[in-house]
Formats: sequence, C-alpha cells, structure tokens
Amino acid sequence: MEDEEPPQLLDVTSSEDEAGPSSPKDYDRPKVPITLLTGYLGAGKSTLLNYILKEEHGYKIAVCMNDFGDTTDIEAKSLTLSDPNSQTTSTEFLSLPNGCLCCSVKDMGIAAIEEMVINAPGGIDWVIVELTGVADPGPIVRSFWANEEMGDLILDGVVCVVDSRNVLKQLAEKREGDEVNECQKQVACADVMLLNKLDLVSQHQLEQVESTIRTINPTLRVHQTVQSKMPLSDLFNLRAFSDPTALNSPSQSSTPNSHGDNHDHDHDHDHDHSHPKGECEDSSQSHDHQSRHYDGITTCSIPLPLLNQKQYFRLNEFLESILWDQRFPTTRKDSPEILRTKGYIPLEDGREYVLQGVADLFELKELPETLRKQQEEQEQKEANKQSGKVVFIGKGVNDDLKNALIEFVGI
Ligand SMILES: Nc1nc2c(ncn2[C@@H]2O[C@H](COP(=O)(O)OP(=O)(O)OP(=O)(O)O)[C@@H](O)[C@H]2O)c(=O)[nH]1
Repeated sequence: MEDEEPPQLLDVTSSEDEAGPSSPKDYDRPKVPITLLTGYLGAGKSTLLNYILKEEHGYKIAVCMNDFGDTTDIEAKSLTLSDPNSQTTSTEFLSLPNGCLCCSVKDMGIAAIEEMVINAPGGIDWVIVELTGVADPGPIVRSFWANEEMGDLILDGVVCVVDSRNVLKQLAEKREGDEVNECQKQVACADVMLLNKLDLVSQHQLEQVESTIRTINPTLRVHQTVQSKMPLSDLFNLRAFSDPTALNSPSQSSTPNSHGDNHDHDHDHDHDHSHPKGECEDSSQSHDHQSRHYDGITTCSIPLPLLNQKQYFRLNEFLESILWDQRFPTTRKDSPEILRTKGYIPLEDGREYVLQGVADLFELKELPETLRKQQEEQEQKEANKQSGKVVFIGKGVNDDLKNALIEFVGI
C-alpha cells in the first residue's frame, strides 16, 4: 500500500488536522473562498452538492449550479426562488434551511459570481461552482486563480468526482487527433478526488481505478465514497492555491466508513501497481490488464536537492521557458503541454519555496518564517530539506523534461 501513496511534497501534519474541522473564520481574510467542482457526466457532482446543501456544516455556502433544473432531490426546492426576508425579488437565489444559497449560473462569468457574493442576502462564507460534466477545467481554474489579485474570491481548490464503475472507460475515450479527453484533464487538474459509486465496483476494480487515478495525478487526496458522501471538513480549507502549508497535508485515501483505516486497503495488493518514485510515469503503460490506454497525460516527479541561489533562479527561468514559452530553454524545441505543476523547493540558505501552477501560470511562494519555525519542530524537518521536488502533470511529459530541468538547473 505504501508504494501507492502519492508523493508528499512536504511530510508534515497540518495543525488543522489535529484541531478538527476548521471554521470559515480560519481564513481570516475578506476574500470568499471558492471551490470548483468538476467531474464527468453522471459522476455524482449534483449528488455531492445536494448532500452539502442538506448538511449542517456551519458555512453559509452559495452553490452555483450550471443547470439548476437538472438538480433533483434538493429538499428545499419547493421554496420560492427568492429570499422572503429580503427586499430583493431576485430569482437568482434559492435560500435553504441550513443557510445555504443556490443559484443558477448558466453562462455566468467570474464577475457575475463576485457580484452575487457581494449582494447575497446575509453574506456568504463559501462559494462552490459546479462545472459542466464535459468541461475542461484547466482554463476555468486558471481564470479564477488569475483573478484572485483583484477579485473578491480566493480559489480554495478543485474537487473532482468520478464514477468508479465507468471512469477507466471514460479516461480511455478517444478524441480527435491526439487531443487529451476531458476526463483526463479533470483528473489532472484536481486537488481532491472522490472515487464515487463504491457500491457498484469490486475491491479489485476499485484498486485499479485508484491506482490509475494516482498515476495520472500523484498529488491528489483521494476519498472513496457512496452517494458522494465524505467528511465535509476535508472538502473545505484545502488552500491548494493560496497557502503553502496546504501541501503539507498528508495525502489520504479515506473510505466511507473509516478515514483511511479500512483493513481491506491496508494489506498488500495481489499485484504490484507501484512505480519507482522520482521518475516520469506514463499512465498508458500502467494497468493495462484490460488493454486500456490513457493516451496523453503523463506525470513526472523530479527530486531536488537543496538549491543554491543561482540554481533557484535557473529553476525559475526553466519554468518560465516551459510554461510561458512552451519551449525547452536550451534547445528551444516545443515542450510538453503542462496542465498542473506543483513543487517544494528548499534552498541551502534555509529558505523554502512552494510551487503551484495551472496551465501557463505559476507561482513560487516563500514559506513564511513562522511556518518554517513550526516545521522545525517536526521530526521530519531534516529529511524534508533533503527532499525537494517538482511535479509536472501534462500531455507528453516524459524523461526529456526531467533531464532538461536537471541539466539547466545544474543539479
Ligand atoms: N449506485 C450509485 N449511484 C449514485 C451514486 N452517486 C450518485 N449516483 C447516481 O448517479 C446518477 C448521476 O448522479 P449526479 O449527481 O446527477 O451526477 P452529475 O455528476 O451531477 O451528472 P451531470 O450533471 O450529468 O454531469 C444519479 O442517478 C445519482 O443518484 C453512488 O454512490 N452509487
């Protein structure tokens, strides 16, 4: 099982985990966090939203559905489409008994969602936007992230739901030319994954699915779910794009009944899906027991030693060349199409940086000293400092990328 744990960029436990579910106030800033919900047609996105809308979680959530008419079983659906206590007669909101708000956002842009947040009766703690089942989330995630500086929203993370029974088939669906299909892109872009419809698959199928998903995106936190039910505290405050310590949280594989301690998953598997760490992995090479090929998306995890200042600048230059120009810096040849980039980069002088990227955007954030001090108390501190890494997820990512980085940075 250990072999199948996704690589952890930092091996420390977040204080939030110890403190239990966090409150909206944890954010301690005026921007309203937003969660993007993605997943292929019929995976269970609306089921998750319905669950969130009915639960008592203490958040005042605005759920933006791409097609309000499609969502059934919302307990309060029979309520009038306006807040009875409000002066407004807007038909955009549906107020639910637990304080949540629903709205239909067909073709609604970021600006309109921000306006909704500002004008929502009674204020909003959180926004969840459900993307359509066939959406490529990349450009949408990129837009929300890019908008953060000026806007009222802060991207908390990307949650993806998959139908465990059908996802391998969906991942393998061919698209015109060598276009990567949407399902692969959704998996590649996500921070948290719900392997849903657990009731419809055998243990063996589930292992195949989880292993394949992790091969495409080794940085995911995975939850195995029935009816998209999972601990909501694991859905909020991901801070995947805003807080370097988010990368510290251990990757999980939790089951509906037990937070990851299902004995079925603790024993050794009868077949080995593990891959050597620190190498580029091609998902088309794995799990081919059933001749399934997931052309396109590959992932590459490149271990880094402690970098000196010059090497750090070179790494920055390398990322600019690969992500902005889409060219290898030395040869100027086309580079692979990168969908997500993540990394932890410790320097010789003690500074530590966390790398986040979506498509061509990337950000290197220095870990604040206070957080570094906290980390010093962690037993793993020294080990962590030796184990920086950069993870690329994209189309055609392979050893060329790894070798080019190593050569260019000089490590
Ligand atoms: N057996 C089973 N069915 C489920 C589960 N979760 C959801 N479903 C059913 O799967 C169907 C699709 O679920 P939705 O939540 O509508 O899926 P969606 O991702 O919103 O679908 P689109 O709106 O088409 O993108 C519904 O009939 C759900 O009741 C589950 O865990 N097990």
